[in-house]
Amino acid sequence: MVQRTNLVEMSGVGVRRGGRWLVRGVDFTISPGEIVTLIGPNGSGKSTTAKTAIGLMKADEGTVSRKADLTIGYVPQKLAIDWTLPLSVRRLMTLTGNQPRAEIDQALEAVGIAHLADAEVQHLSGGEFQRALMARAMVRRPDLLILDEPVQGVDFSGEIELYDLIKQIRDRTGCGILLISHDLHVVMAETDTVICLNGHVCCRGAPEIVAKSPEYLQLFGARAASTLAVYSHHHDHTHLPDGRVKHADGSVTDHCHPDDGHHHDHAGEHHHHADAAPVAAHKHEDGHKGHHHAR
Ligand SMILES: Nc1ncnc2c1ncn2[C@@H]1O[C@H](COP(=O)(O)OP(=O)(O)OP(=O)(O)O)[C@@H](O)[C@H]1O
Repeated sequence: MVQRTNLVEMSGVGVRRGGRWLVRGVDFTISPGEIVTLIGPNGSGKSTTAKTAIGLMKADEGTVSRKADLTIGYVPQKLAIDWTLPLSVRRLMTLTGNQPRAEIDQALEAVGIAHLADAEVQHLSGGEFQRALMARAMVRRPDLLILDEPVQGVDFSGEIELYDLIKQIRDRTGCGILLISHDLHVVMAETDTVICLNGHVCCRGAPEIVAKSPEYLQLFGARAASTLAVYSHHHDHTHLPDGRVKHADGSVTDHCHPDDGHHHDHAGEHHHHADAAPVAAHKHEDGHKGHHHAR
């Protein structure tokens, strides 16, 4: 196999703030086209690790190297926006740089919300808002896309749609993706490498390896054994954000076909790929997580 240049390499990285180590001994790499998911309890250093990887935070020990001219698209967990002022999606896209209109339209199209270009950000659903943030990151044509808790404020079916979109972005652009998961127990199936943090790297590997690792089980207790699920699904049609349905042959209709196979718009169900390692069934306890735009 051809060795590809890593986008980011972290070796023995430690970050110390306010007299304590937030993370220590973090080693990992992200290569083009790779999907890396960081999981770990609250405060375990996921955001710190991601920010250090892209240079938003400085490491106090160890080394971080990035490919020369690395372009990064960052979808933060929170966005400092004055929610009392009206702000259109198109305007949101230009807050951090003046992109040509055609590029903005193209990016919105790519994430399935072209029809919302002039909508007010305040009125978007959680899933639409995440898509707008993704489009905003994608206009930079990043080599590396960082998504900090991309499915927060999104209900279950929206989560699957977003994971699908993330996979499409990876497949289409070949960018590397660093995903921070809010959910300890679920990672998207296309994840190549899961890194489980708890102030240090507790365990790592392909999702099905991590699910079985003694360190993961120890960190998350016996319950974890039955709950690390890998999102995956066979589907022959996709529900577009505007309510229409796109079929495997590329056609778009207003509704599902009666003989359509698998839907993935049923809240509360996980679907497993026949050929993916079926780690365990996992039921979401909070099918709808509500809408938490950062305010
Ligand atoms: N600049 C800073 N100075 C001091 N402490 C910080 C700083 N940034 C983060 N921390 C602390 O470091 C720890 C790790 O934070 P971090 O945001 O990386 O965790 P996380 O795993 O992303 O958490 P969550 O799941 O809650 O988002 C937390 O205890 C946080 O309060």
